[in-house]
Amino acid sequence: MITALRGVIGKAMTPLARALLRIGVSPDAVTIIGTIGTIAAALWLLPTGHLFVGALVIGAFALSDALDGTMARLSGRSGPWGAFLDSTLDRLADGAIFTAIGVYFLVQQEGNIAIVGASLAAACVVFGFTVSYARARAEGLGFQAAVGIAERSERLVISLVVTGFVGIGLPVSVLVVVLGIIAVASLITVGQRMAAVRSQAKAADADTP
Ligand SMILES: CCCCCCCC/C=C\CCCCCCCC(=O)OC[C@H](COP(=O)(O)OP(=O)(O)OC[C@H]1O[C@@H](n2ccc(N)nc2=O)[C@H](O)[C@@H]1O)OC(=O)CCCCCCC/C=C\CCCCCCCC
Ligand SMILES: O=P([O-])([O-])O[C@@H]1[C@@H](O)[C@H](O)[C@@H](O)[C@H](O)[C@@H]1O
Ligand SMILES: [Mg+2]
Ligand SMILES: [Mg+2]
Repeated sequence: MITALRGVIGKAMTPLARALLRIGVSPDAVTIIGTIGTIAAALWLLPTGHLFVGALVIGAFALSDALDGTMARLSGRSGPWGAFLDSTLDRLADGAIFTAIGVYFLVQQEGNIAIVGASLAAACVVFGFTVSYARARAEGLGFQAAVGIAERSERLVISLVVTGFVGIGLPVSVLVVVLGIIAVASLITVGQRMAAVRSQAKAADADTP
């Protein structure tokens, strides 16, 4: 759904990507700085309760994940190292964002909402990582698994937009519900990826003489 915006976002990033390449910035530098910025903003701004500013700053840094690939493609430098670096650092950024949301609940909220919010944020970390792992493992085995209702863009955009709105007055219970939905949607995505790989593996078995 949101992942389908990949082409549009890539096009929107093109002028900035060209400008950065022109002044000698490499795609890897953007990947690394974007990840450090995402992690620092998440761990500093969300636990301290700056949800609106935090969502904006994290969102801006997280969008560097679309910029690095655009730069790599424009400069003809796309390759396995870049793909590995990009996906590996994405996991650190994802972990920091949902951990920071969990810490926000523990530090800034009280009672049941603190416990439930932090637990659901932890579930988003674990199930989101499993979504990404399923794709990486599938691709390592020669299958495709880039499917599902809760790919990374969906998980990040929905959680950051709702976090930002809570920062300007939306009840925090809405964020709890949305974290629950992201956790369940991530689990469903794991199932969708397992089904995709199963059918490819069966088809490959059937083709083997
Ligand atoms: C002050 C400014 C504020 C800005 C706020 C932002 C507002 C944003 C508004 C709208 C949101 C837009 C939605 C974004 C949708 C993203 C869809 C998309 O493009 O997804 C794909 C990207 C990129 O993924 P990936 O890394 O897989 O692809 P790449 O293109 O990088 O290609 C990978 C290949 O490239 C090669 N390579 C890569 C790196 C490298 N070093 N070398 C290489 O060779 C290699 O071959 C690789 O295989 O995904 C994303 O961008 C991740 C999602 C980002 C989520 C952004 C979240 C922003 C949304 C909201 C912010 C919160 C707002 C708060 C609102 C408050 C309300 C009151
Ligand atoms: O697998 P997922 O978490 O939905 O989404 C992601 C992929 O769409 C992306 O190409 C890659 O750079 C990420 O690291 C991550 O794997
Ligand atoms: Mg990227
Ligand atoms: Mg990425």
